[in-house]
Amino acid sequence: MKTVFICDDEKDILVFLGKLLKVNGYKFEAFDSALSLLTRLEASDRSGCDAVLMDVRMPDLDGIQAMKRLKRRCPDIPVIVMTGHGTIDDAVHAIKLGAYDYITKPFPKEKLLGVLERLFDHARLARENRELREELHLASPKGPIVFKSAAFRAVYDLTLQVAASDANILVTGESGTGKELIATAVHDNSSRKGKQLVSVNCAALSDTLLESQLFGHMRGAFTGAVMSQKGLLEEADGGTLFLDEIGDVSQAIQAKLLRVIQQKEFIVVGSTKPRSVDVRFVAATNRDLMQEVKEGRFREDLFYRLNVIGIPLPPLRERVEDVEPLAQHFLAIYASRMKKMVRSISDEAIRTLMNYDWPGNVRELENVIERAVILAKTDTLTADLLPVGARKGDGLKKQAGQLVPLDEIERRHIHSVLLETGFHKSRTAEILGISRKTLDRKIVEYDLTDPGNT
Ligand SMILES: Nc1ncnc2c1ncn2[C@@H]1O[C@H](COP(=O)(O)OP(=O)(O)OP(=O)(O)O)[C@@H](O)[C@H]1O
Repeated sequence: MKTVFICDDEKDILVFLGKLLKVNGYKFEAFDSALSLLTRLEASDRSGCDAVLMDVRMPDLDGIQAMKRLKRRCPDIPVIVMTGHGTIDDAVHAIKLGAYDYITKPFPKEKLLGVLERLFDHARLARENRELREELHLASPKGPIVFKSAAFRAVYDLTLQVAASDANILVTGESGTGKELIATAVHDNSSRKGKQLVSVNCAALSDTLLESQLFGHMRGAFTGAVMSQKGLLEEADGGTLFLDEIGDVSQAIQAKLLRVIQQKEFIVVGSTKPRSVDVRFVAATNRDLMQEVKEGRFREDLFYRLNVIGIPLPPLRERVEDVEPLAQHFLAIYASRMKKMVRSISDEAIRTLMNYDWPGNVRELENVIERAVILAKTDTLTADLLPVGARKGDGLKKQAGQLVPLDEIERRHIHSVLLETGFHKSRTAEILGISRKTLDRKIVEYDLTDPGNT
């Protein structure tokens, strides 16, 4: 049975919601202030709470501030905020800070029950998918590749052409441009498609963990290795191994990868006997790998072995024609996933989307559309549903017209999203459509400090 924590300073509402939840098979705990809710949640992880239903306007600490604290402490607990009539800004702000949805008071009870049902369905599906993916080490299932621009048409044609060969491929491009999608297309259109496409994000793992994930380890190879484990290379035997963020791999692992590519064999950690393997490598990076080679951080021999064919992906701002079809594509996906009847995007919203620079590329566009679908109350996505980031597009373009350097635009944008999220880094990275590691690098590079920590 799911437990919902309700937080509202009006006692009548707490009583009403409590009864409604109980009758409909939920457990609940009631809190008449945000502080008492936070104290309860901060006392122990999650505290048995599956979702929070929170009022925005409360005297001691308002729901938005409370959300910020709650998301820092328990980012996984979904929050539905209850706003008063005509306070759409509160709702948008809350969604941007990570609220799952909002509901405007007064609301019919079916409405609230519907939102809760969707939330728990959504959470269950997401968890099941994640567990399944983790278990199988498989790349995420990818949908169709959507584009209209000539620039991306050239990329797509090249992808199909090289997929048929068995050459190793290096996909380059900014974060969120679709490198993983292209890697999947290479595998799906190759003679290896009957075997597995195994994906590994090299930046997400420490050196030792990456090594044991890639090559596997024998029982007793290191402290904690209680059982032998097959590596991803063996999982991908006969298929394709996608090495995402290859630019982040250490020199030691670079040497080991080179050996696999050259000799088609590798040594399991803790073993001495080489094993042979037949794998096609597709690597991806958002770094300038040639530059990394020049500066001595990436082995030149490995670079040429991986980059037999290079597929460079253009950033979204250089293929504006793709924005509308991509937005329509994500609208269809999220409307169906959330069971909402949102079918179209207004002309003004399309103009706003096309005017924006998309530093987080297609992933950022996807996030923006997902949020707009959550917020939509009619069958059309309108410009006011687009988060501030997207509306800032006009401003950013004008500044660019006045010859503001691109990195300054990026710095300002990252800073504004950091401020919006209260310097919540995971959330910021998600909104910007970049990895947490990339965000950390940019924070140092642009010297963006958290005013709350100074
Ligand atoms: N042309 C496209 N058509 C449809 N969906 C796309 C397209 N390009 C990107 N996407 C979607 O955008 C999201 C980001 O794409 P992807 O993960 O492939 O980017 P990436 O370049 O590998 O990012 P990163 O460098 O951060 O790992 C994914 O959900 C992907 O399915």
